[in-house]
Amino acid sequence: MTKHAEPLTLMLYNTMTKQKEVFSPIDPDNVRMYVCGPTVYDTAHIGNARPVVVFDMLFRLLNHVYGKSHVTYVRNITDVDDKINARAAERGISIRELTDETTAVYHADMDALGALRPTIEPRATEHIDDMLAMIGTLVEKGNAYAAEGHVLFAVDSMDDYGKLSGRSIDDMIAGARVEVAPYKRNPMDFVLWKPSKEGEPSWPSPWGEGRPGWHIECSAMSEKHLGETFDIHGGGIDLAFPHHENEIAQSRCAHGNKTMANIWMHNGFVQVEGEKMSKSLGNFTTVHDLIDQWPGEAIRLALLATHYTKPFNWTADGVREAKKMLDQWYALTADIDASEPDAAVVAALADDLNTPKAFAELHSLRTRAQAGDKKAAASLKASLQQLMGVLAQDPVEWANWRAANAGTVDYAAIQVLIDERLDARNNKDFAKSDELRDQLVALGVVLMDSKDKKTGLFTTEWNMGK
Ligand SMILES: Nc1ncnc2c1ncn2[C@@H]1O[C@H](COP(=O)(O)OP(=O)(O)OP(=O)(O)O)[C@@H](O)[C@H]1O
Ligand SMILES: [Zn+2]
Repeated sequence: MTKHAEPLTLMLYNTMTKQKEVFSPIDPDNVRMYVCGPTVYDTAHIGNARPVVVFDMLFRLLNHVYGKSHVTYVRNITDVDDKINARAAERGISIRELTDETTAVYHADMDALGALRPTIEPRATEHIDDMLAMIGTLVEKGNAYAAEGHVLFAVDSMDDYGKLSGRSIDDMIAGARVEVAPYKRNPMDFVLWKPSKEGEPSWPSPWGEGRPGWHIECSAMSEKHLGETFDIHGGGIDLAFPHHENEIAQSRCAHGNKTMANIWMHNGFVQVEGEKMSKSLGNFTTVHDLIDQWPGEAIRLALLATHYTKPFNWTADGVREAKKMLDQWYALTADIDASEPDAAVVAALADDLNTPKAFAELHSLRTRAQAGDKKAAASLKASLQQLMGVLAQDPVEWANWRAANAGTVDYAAIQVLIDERLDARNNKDFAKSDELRDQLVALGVVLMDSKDKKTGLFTTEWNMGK
């Protein structure tokens, strides 16, 4: 048991009740969170990365408060979808090849942003039986009906359908682009199961060969891995309606209970010139391209600079600013051992993940560290690790990256490497000092070493060798 000593009140904004609430887990020994994962047909854009980074921060905070072994984070992979079928056909590869390749790139990209892998990452196609069982229960209970090879959820069978988005069924019909189909009893009824077209993946079912609808995936997989009622359900705000509304309808009706998840959390959009970044609009920047140009942690910081519920515009200036901040923080903490995250930083995060406030606290720690306060520097480093993850523990790697990518000579970055090497030499860690020397030489740095006669310590002068 590595639980946090002092109790920390965690406040989270709940889309369901439209207010901030005290987070009180059903079982503090197993805090359970489900976040809707990617549909794996194409590389993730920076908008898709926002929920990953935001809920990673929450995952880290929950780990900090309840202990690592007491938090279960499930994020699914949607590997059955029309867009997947179309893309695989277009590229002339199998669906499994496409989904495996996309998942591997997704993992690498999200790792580069410092996001921890979820505890469990279920694939939809590996849970077809669970979905069929749930659909069967819904049909039995009168919440779903079969029609022309489809199984549909009957929204009229549920008293409070629409509670999450706060809309009545009539409002929804008026506002939504619903697929009108002759076999639907109510235009808002949605698909749980449907026939597959020629060449598409299909599975046998009591209602004919076919495949599941999107919403039933998350209901089945969350039940399987987290139980009928769990603590937190998250995703982008575009998922609140209809996806999450429909997840709630399916799960609650199948389980005959009042609550699927206690807290529903949604991140705002990453936008480009006021519009949602999306694959269909073509206004996107992929994480894969960005990590060629910027260190992952600068991208992560740029994403976290705005409170997660707010929309924000993605700009190169934002990442540039983030990188500058990290430069300063890393330079100050390079030689310092991390202590405990600063209480004010943790308190800001515990207040509905108030990252702008947390960053303001980091700035004030920086000011104190610059004035020579070693305790502030140690706490700054630990706070950065809490926010940024493992990447932030490696200023050498950071300095290397900066030096290699600066285009012009980045003297501050080289100085960090020089200082690391001197430390290594003076501590007789010659393997490390030789490695750093090789890196510096590769960057075109000329080193002139000498020994201070008084102190017996190595010193170095250097230039770019012209
Ligand atoms: N512009 C955006 N800003 C923030 N979150 C987003 C944005 N676009 C998608 N998301 C979120 O990304 C996650 C992964 O979704 P998914 O892989 O299904 O992408 P998508 O919705 O198909 O993307 P797109 O809208 O570009 O097609 C979801 O939680 C979704 O809400
Ligand atoms: Zn989902």
